[in-house]
Amino acid sequence: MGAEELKALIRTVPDFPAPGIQFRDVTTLLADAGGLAGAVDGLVGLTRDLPVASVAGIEARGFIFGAALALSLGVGFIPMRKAGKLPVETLGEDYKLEYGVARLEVDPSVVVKNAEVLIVDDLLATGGTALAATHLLRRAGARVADAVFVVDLPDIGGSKALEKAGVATRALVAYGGH
Ligand SMILES: O=P(O)(O)OC[C@H]1O[C@H](OP(=O)(O)OP(=O)(O)O)[C@H](O)[C@@H]1O
Ligand SMILES: Nc1ncnc2[nH]cnc12
Repeated sequence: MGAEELKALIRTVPDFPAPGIQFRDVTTLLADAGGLAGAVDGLVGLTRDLPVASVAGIEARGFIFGAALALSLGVGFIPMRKAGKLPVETLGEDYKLEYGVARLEVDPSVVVKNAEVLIVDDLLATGGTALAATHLLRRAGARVADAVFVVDLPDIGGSKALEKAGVATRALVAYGGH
């Protein structure tokens, strides 16, 4: 499925969750059988030649695409959770995103040392979320060199910030502007 077809299935909601934010909402893409399959196939196409030992998906929307991608690539899935959800000792990092602050946590015992972990999320804006995931996975001993997204908002700068941190990004669709 091409970028324009995917974009036609992604809803844009102005001023959510804060004034000035153009919220790119994948709810409508997920609810469409062809759109869901097309997005997952697209993510597989972007990543099938990468060395991937595990996929790490970011709560909550990254869980949907990340778990589907992990199944297609034949690897396990590491949940990067929002604060306070994991019942064990975690590694955690606070971060800023386009419209707020949050905290991600990971169970380091499920991260294989020196193995390549691919980060997956629905959307890349400032990169704050994906950078926090990168730091946590590296602190747990993984190698992180690649991240993949359904949507990139390149003018907000996340892809550049990740590149500086040694993480190459790929995405199925991009929206210009803020
Ligand atoms: O590049 P950034 O500026 O960090 O923004 C991207 C993040 O923002 C959204 O998540 P959100 O925290 O809204 O959580 P959700 O998936 O639970 O809705 C999105 O799913 C990414 O995880
Ligand atoms: N503009 C946006 N739309 C949807 N999710 C986002 N996460 C961060 N910025 C976003």
